[in-house]
Amino acid sequence: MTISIWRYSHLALAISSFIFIIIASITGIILAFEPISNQLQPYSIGSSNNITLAQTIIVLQEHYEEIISIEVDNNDFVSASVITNDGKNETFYINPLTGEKIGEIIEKAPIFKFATNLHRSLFLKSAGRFFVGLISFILFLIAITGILLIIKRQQGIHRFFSKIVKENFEQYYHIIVGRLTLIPILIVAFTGVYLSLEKFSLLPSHTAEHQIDYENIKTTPKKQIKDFIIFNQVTLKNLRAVEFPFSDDPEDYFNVKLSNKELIINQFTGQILSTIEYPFVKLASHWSLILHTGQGSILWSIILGIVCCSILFFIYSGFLMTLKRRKKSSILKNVYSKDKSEYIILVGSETGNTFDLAKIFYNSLLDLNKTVFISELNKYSSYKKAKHLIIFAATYGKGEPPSNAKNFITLLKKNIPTKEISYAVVGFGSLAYPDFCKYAIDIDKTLQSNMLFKSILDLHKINNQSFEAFKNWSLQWSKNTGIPIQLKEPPKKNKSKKESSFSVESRSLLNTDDTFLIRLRSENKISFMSGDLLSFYPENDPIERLYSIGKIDGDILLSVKKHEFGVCSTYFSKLNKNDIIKASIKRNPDFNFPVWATEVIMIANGTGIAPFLGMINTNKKIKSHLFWGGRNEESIELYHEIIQNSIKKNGTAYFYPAYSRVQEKIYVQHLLKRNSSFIAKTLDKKGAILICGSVAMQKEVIAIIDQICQKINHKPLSYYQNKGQLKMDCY
Ligand SMILES: Cc1cc2nc3c(=O)[nH]c(=O)nc-3n(C[C@H](O)[C@H](O)[C@H](O)COP(=O)(O)O)c2cc1C
Repeated sequence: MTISIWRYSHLALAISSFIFIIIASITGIILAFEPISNQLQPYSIGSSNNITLAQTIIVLQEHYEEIISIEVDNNDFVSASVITNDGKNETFYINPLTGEKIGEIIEKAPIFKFATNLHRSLFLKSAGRFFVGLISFILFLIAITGILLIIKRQQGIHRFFSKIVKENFEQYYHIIVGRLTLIPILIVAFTGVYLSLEKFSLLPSHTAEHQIDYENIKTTPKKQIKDFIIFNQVTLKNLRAVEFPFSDDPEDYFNVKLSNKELIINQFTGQILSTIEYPFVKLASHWSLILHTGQGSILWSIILGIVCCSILFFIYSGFLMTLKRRKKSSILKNVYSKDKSEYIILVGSETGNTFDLAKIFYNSLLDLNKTVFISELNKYSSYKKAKHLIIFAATYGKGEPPSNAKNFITLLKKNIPTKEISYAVVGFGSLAYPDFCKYAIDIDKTLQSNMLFKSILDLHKINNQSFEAFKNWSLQWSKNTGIPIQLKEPPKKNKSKKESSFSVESRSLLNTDDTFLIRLRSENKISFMSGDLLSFYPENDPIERLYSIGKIDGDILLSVKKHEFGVCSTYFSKLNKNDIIKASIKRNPDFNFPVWATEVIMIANGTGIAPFLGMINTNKKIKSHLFWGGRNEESIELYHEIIQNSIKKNGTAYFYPAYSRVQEKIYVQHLLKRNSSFIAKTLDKKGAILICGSVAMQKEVIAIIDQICQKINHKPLSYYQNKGQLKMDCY
């Protein structure tokens, strides 16, 4: 069963009912205030709910001529209907301890009357009530399909509450809020259905009637109310209502309704004449009403109000996600037909981002007057003139294909080409998942197994839709095919945050590796942590540059490598003290210091050291081991002072350098191998590993750590990654 079946069901259910769900949610928010405003009235019996029924009747009899009935409502307010000493019939709230009147019965406010009618029946009486019941059922199904989607997405029920990979605001909070409000939503939807079923008498009936032997009702020994055993046993906590006998006839009796049963009591002797225990259906009706309306509990009413607000948010974020997805996948308008094209681009994408890059590549080929056809992987068929097949494939679920690609490998095996086709596969994925670009790997293997498909470029994996990485791939493709492709930059993304001013505190000279340190101070008060990112756009350049931040004494420390044609690194390398730059901070909570860890291992190469410099400088409690790879001893000079100061100041940091351009070449992964048992032990006792630096280093390091984990701990690295013990920020 793929994720898409549940997604389509979830979406179809939401589309079919969203207008009514919006009405129910808005009226639900209004109605959540009713029990709250009621509870704020001073009529609740609160802690005096242990008073017995006998006590209350006695005090009432002292004050009034006659008592007709007593009722305890869902708000725990006690009301009595009485004949007063001047012969008037009145109903009001009483103090059950003294019998005194404490207030008039609360009239439902017009706004609550209006909202109740709309919420219950849309002002359409029975038909409306039926419809509202149906909508509750649909809401229930939406919640269930939502749960299944989260389980699928999180790769198992055991990871239901694990960290969510953030793709964008609406997706992230749709899931976060969904997980938090899941249980109350299920309760609201289920009780809504239950109340509707009850209204339409669709639940098993409970028409048990009292069987009273009227012939043998005794009138002696006559007892006072204060001596009725049952009235001394029943407390107001369990009481719902008491109806008093109309007359002195022996056939008239007390009818006592408790929370779980109904009793008929002889008015002279206090004997129980008949008992009916309520069946489950009736108890469930009572609890459905309480849980659906929040009567009697301010806390539950607040939760219900929040649930209604969250449902409105789901509708907003859900539709936003769908619209974005549709917009991205509806771009496939071809100029040439499939059989006239030499270049075939096939895309596998779930949420549509891969289409953006595929479209840029497609347009670049069109600009070169190439005949090019673009489609989805599931639409693979025969292509008469095809010379090049270019596949862009994202990975979903546990290394699975996206929904528009799941038939591709089967189709590929059926539709064997008649002549040779050159191919290149680009995998889109995220290093946050253990099976990085797994589906693209599967496609590549399948193509390799067919002699007619000729690879012109190794499989290329792209993390988090990096445009830089995509550009690199296109350059290699150009080189191998001789087609001078020029990718157009994607439109500049809206800057998510307002830029702030930062003044340059210091900038070091370039070291032998063309690397330098720059220290920036915010002109305004901004909060950030080591591991967050500084976002910077050079002038007249639409591409955002991100630098990993080390926080040192409240300043931002960046380690930058100057590239010959690097616009941004060249600009930074020329900045002087007190120069001002405009940039913004991007929070990166997935890469901040893991304060929960027992011990932390940090692994970096080159400029990837920057966030770790900040972390070892600030952390005073948790032992931290920094493994760093550079070229030679001169490479470390830039960082030497900060590292030594941190070691001296905090006593928690340890530093392990590896130099790759000295006689005995050592890479950071070799250091890790030498410390195998320490690494295995750290992971096993809930330590964390943080990696920052180049993707090439990351690949080697992960392979070594995985081997260590398998060999010593007999578990794959993904086991610890799933528990959030592995954090990476590589580029
Ligand atoms: C539920 C879910 C599961 C994912 N599973 C993987 C995975 O197993 N391996 C991987 O490399 N990327 C995985 N990703 C990341 C996506 O492949 C990545 O975000 C990709 O850029 C999305 O492209 P698209 O927007 O075109 O679908 C997953 C993303 C989501 C939301």
